[in-house]
Parts: sequence; structure tokens; C-alpha cells
Amino acid sequence: MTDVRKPLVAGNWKMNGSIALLNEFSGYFADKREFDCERVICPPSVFISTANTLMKPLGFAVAGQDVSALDEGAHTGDLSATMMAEAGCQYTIVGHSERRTDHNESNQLIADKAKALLAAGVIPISCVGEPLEVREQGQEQAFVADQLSALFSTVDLNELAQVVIAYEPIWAIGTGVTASPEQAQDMHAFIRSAIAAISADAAARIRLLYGGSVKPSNAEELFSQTDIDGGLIGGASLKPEDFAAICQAAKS
Ligand SMILES: O=C(CO)COP(=O)(O)O
Repeated sequence: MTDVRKPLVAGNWKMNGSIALLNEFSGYFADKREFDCERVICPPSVFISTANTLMKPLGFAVAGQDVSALDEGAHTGDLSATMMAEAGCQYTIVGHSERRTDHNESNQLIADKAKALLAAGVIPISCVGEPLEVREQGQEQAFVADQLSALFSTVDLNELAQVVIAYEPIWAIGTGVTASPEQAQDMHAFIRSAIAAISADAAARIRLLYGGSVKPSNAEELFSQTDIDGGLIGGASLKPEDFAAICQAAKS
């Protein structure tokens, strides 16, 4: 991490949590404000409003977990980027591997979602990451480069540095198997070098998060790697004391 890249830790609640859990979080964090990182909570969208009320006064930003690439219209159940902005989201996740799998999302669709968010003033947290069989074949960098190429060709170059990219190897998500700090750093360095090939300035400023079985016991070592600027946390973000410990591990 460097001075220009403020560390960021985001808790992706996925389809978990409740208003009761948000109340538990606000009680837990009420007297804990001294963190060195940006903290983001990504609850299910029906709880964004409650998260704004309870968590923003405690220094958290609130984020969505997905967005439509479209502006408006007859798309039952979808939410537009301007709605996310109006709802008070500073960030929104796109391209999580669970959405890629569950909803067949393509790299181009995910890039279009990121572009729509940027146009609405919301920062995309754009996820990439390879399945186990791809890593076993030694093809993980090519796989991630392919996932990123649509993003690079779709988002305006002068907006690229605002995007947050989360590297989440699928084999590490919810499995308890974490990428080693070296594996994570190697991929983050690769992603930053791919960005540097387009824009040195964007590469210096863009924040790259690691996600996949981050917990209090491994967060510090992961976050201390040169090219890792924080984390996207799943399971451990549902327990306030674990999430707080992970946030403490992210230092400028
Ligand atoms: O998918 C993740 C965050 O988006 C990671 O989930 P886990 O931390 O539960 O492995």
C-alpha cells in the first residue's frame, strides 16, 4: 500500500444478515471509530436504507452488491445505478463470481455495469478471479486478464483509477482455503502491471482488494503485501468483532 491508495475493507454480506444484525453492528462499532482504512458495508439492497441510518454516522460507507447496466424501464426486480446513488451507496459490487455463476453474467455485462455506476457517481468494486481448475493449469493470469479486458475497453481511461478491483479466486471463496500471501501478491502485481500498460497513473492510484476466506488471523499478512490495498470480506464480515479485527489489520 502507498500513501495515494487509502486502504479499504468491504464486508459483502451476500444474501445474509438482517436489520437485527445491522443493529448489532451499530452497537458494536458505536465506540470504535479509530481505523486507518475506509470501511464499507454491503448489505442486501433492501437493508441499504437501514445501513445508511445506522452505519454512516459511525464512519462506514454503504454499498450495493449488484446493479443493472440499464438506466430504467421494464426490468422487474433490477436496480439502476442512479437508484443506488440516490439510495446513498458510495460503492457497489459488480461481477462477483456468485453472480457470474448464478446469473450467467459476462465480462462485457459486468464492464457495462461498472460504467453505469461511474456515470452515476458510484464507485464500482469489480470482481475477478479464477476457478481451481484454471489455477491447476497455470492459466490464472490469462483468465483474469480476459476478465479485465472488457473493463479496460469499456470504462473511460480517466475514470479507471476510481474503480476498485477485487481479486477473489473462486477456490478461496467460502472454503476456508485462503490464497497464500505470495499467490495473492503475485496476482495483484499482475493486475497492477496490466493497468500500468494502459495508464501508469491509474496503476499507481487504483485500489486492489483481495477476497476469499479472509479472517482476523490472516488479514494482516495479506494486507501488508505491496499491491494489496485491503479486502472484500464474506463470512467474517457477518461478525462485528471479526470484521473490526480485519479492519484494524488494514493500515496505510
Ligand atoms: O466472496 C467473498 C467476498 O465477496 C469472500 O467470501 P468469504 O470471505 O466468505 O470467503
